[in-house]
Amino acid sequence: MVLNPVLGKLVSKRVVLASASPRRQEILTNVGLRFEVVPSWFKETLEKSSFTAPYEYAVETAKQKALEVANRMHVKHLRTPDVVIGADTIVSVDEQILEKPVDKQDAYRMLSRLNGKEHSVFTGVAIIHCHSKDNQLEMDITDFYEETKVKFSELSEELLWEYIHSGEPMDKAGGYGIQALGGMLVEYVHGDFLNVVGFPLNHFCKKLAELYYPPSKHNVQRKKYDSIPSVDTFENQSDGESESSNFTKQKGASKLDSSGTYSSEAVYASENSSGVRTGFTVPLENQNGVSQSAAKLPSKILELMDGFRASKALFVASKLKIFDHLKDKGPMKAVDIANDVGTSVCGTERLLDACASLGLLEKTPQGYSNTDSANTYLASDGKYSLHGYIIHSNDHLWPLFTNLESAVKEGSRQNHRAFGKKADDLFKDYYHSQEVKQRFMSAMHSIAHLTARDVATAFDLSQFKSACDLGGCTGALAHELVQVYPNLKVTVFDLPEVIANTSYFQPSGQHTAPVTFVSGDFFKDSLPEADLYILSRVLHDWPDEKIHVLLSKVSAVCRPGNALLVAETVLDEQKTHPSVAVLQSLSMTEGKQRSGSEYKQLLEKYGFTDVQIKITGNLLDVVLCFKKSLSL
Ligand SMILES: Cc1cn([C@H]2C[C@H](O)[C@@H](COP(=O)(O)OP(=O)(O)OP(=O)(O)O)O2)c(=O)[nH]c1=O
Repeated sequence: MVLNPVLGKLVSKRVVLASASPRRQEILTNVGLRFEVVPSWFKETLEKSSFTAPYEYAVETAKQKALEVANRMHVKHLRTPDVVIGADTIVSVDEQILEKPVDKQDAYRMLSRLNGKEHSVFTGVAIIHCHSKDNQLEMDITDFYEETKVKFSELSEELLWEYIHSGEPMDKAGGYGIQALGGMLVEYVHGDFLNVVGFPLNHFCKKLAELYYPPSKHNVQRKKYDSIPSVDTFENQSDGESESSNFTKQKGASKLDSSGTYSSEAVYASENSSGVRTGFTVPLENQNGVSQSAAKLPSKILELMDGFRASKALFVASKLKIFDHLKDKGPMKAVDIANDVGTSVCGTERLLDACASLGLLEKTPQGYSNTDSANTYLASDGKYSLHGYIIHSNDHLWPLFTNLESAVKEGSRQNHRAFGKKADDLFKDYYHSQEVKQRFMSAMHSIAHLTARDVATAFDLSQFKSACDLGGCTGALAHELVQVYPNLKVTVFDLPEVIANTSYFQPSGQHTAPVTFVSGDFFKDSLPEADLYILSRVLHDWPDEKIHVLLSKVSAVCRPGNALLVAETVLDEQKTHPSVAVLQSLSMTEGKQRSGSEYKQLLEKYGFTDVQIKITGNLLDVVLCFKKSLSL
């Protein structure tokens, strides 16, 4: 990977991120940087009017944040870090600087100013290299800023308030988070997206390149790094490493490493774009200063090897409702969470740290708190909560997947091994056990909610007056459809046992027109009349014989010119992507995932024509087709 050489320079250093921002932590963790997080105590109170340009304010604040941490660590903790990174993100509109809103009214004031306009997001970054000489802290500061232009659409008051009530604006500059719900407000972004989220990664890497790979004496033209040097560039430059591993004085950064710290160089191998293996060198030393060589980490494979631990940590934290506790009461100490949920303190602390390392929680001196994603997707009460699906994954899918080896050998689902029951008996649980039924419905509800907007808007469905969502379960998609198409009436058709339990999932706790619920079995009973039939996450579950029964019925009841909408994850033609669907196949249901051409073929077989496929980029893609008119 081309960027490794730059970040590799930090491998043997104690790097500290002087920021509590979970976004910054995530951005840097994602590129494999190892660092400690020590949030800065610097209060963001610099006098704004004393700066001639908004970015100067951001740069100075970033610098002060980093300086405060470097000093504190040196004096209080006697642990001088090698590198401290500070950052500050501000939004600037009409020459005004907007930071984080103090309350909802403030958020409203900010968002109203941004409404319908273009504004700039500036992130100032300070990189401080520290060393201790005679117990005195010496520091070399490098700073820079990045600007990204963002334009908001014209937004209604109602939408702004709905967004503010989501809670998302409160810890974000300008009162919005482009990476989550706030993304819906944005018409365009010009520049580095990550800069808006809080850290201009690309510029940061270029800065490191400037610092660690200054232009060689023989090639002064390469003074300015407009791009991050390629592997080859590094290889060339590392030739002169013995002299250039010391920092050369340049604007904002002065000579740092007078001792020539590196004791050895590990040879990394990578492939260039033509598939030829090239080497580049990254100096490394172990704790004793003894030479060591390092092989390139197969990070993807290591991640897969550990994936089960990460999944299980997420499942257990969800099961213990830790994200709910923290949403209501965070930040909380491990001991208090353990008391509340009735678990051991040491076990809980390990679980919380694991969740923090996975980016699900934030850890500060005050305790643990949810990240934005955890609040939105992991707490059980949010509109987009995945809690139900996570519990289903833990209680149902996990036991099945622990028997994957037998499943592959025998080519069949492993219910008997996982649950001591045959598939049919297990299915009866969905009818008879309230707990299992509720869990399954919650799981379906989670996914339906998350995908509903993309499914509803993949095609313009405004021509239809009525729709019937076959197997529509809790009605999550139906409710989204009537929101998007106010003239549409939607019937949710599902088994009586399902319909009897839907009230819990309704937006206002009850069924709301124009969504109606009708009970029946789509294999046996007659289907309600509609202009548009919907099969969302149904076809992949059933064997061909059942699909034949179902599609024959839909085709028979569908009038010429009326339509069928299928929502499924559509595989590529090789059937190896997206992996979420390919992995789902390993559950060994009797059904299967299909490619676009397979769906087309299947639907045409049952008299549908004009098959159009929309890959949404969400979990579900959408296939729309029309019943052939008689003359065709
Ligand atoms: C505009 C915008 C800002 N932000 C965030 C990035 C920053 O975390 C935050 C701006 O506040 P900052 O003061 O820059 O950072 P912080 O308070 O989160 O963390 P610290 O001071 O400890 O470094 O706004 C988003 O996450 N998304 C966005 O779209």
